[in-house]
Amino acid sequence: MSETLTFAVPKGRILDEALPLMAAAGIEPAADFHDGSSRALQFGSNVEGLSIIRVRAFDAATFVAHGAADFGIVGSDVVDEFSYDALYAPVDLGIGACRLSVAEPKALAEDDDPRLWSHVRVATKYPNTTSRHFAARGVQAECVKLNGAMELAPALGLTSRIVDLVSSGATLKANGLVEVETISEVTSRLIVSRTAFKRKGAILSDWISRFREAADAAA
Ligand SMILES: Nc1ncnc2c1ncn2[C@@H]1O[C@H](COP(=O)(O)OP(=O)(O)OP(=O)(O)O)[C@@H](O)[C@H]1O
Ligand SMILES: O=P(O)(O)OC[C@H]1O[C@H](OP(=O)(O)OP(=O)(O)O)[C@H](O)[C@@H]1O
Repeated sequence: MSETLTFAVPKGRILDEALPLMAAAGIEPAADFHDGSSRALQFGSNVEGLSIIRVRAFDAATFVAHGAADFGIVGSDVVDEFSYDALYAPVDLGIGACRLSVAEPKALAEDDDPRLWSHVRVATKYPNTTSRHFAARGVQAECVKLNGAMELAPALGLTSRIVDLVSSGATLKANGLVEVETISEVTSRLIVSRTAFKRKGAILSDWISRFREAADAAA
């Protein structure tokens, strides 16, 4: 009997870029995956025994880290924030490119120098990555956790600064903010559960190779 596998994909903005790459690697979701009116969360695929779950980005990492899903796709922002020993990220898929940056109101940035900070208070979805980044140069970061719309925080007096993902910069601009420091460059990664790899190493190695080839071909 062939082994069963579960593949986790984030339902957000990576998905449009992930689907062609998955197809190039050999995984195509069953038709109901694309049915916007369906409330299903788990789907079949063209690969016998392989099912696909569509969940929030951070939850995809959680399912894989616990071995509830065998492998999947998430941004390196999510991998870094979790820093889970239980998953590894063997392939840079080259999709979902953006950066994690510190931003603040334009007026504040005119007279500000991040190199002089000893303490910083930010609103962010990424408290662990933010604290690690600032601690590396002796700056204490006080993080207020938000799950979205970080750009609102300075205007409403929640925090003076934010740490968030930026790609075009349009969201920052629309909210009167400017980037003052880049924390990391982000792309999406293939992630694999270490516990699943112990049990299903041969088949997962094969999928890792296929995704590596698909990413190289798309680069
Ligand atoms: N502006 C962007 N440009 C490119 N990639 C992005 C951008 N914003 C986010 N990403 C990538 O897409 C991933 C998912 O982001 P998305 O905004 O779709 O999910 P989300 O809405 O944050 O998730 P959730 O449903 O948990 O709130 C991020 O982890 C990141 O790797
Ligand atoms: O530089 P830009 O091209 O404007 O992209 C940046 C925006 O994209 C992401 O949010 P998203 O749209 O995914 O919504 P979210 O706030 O719900 O995460 C991110 O959190 C920024 O708000």
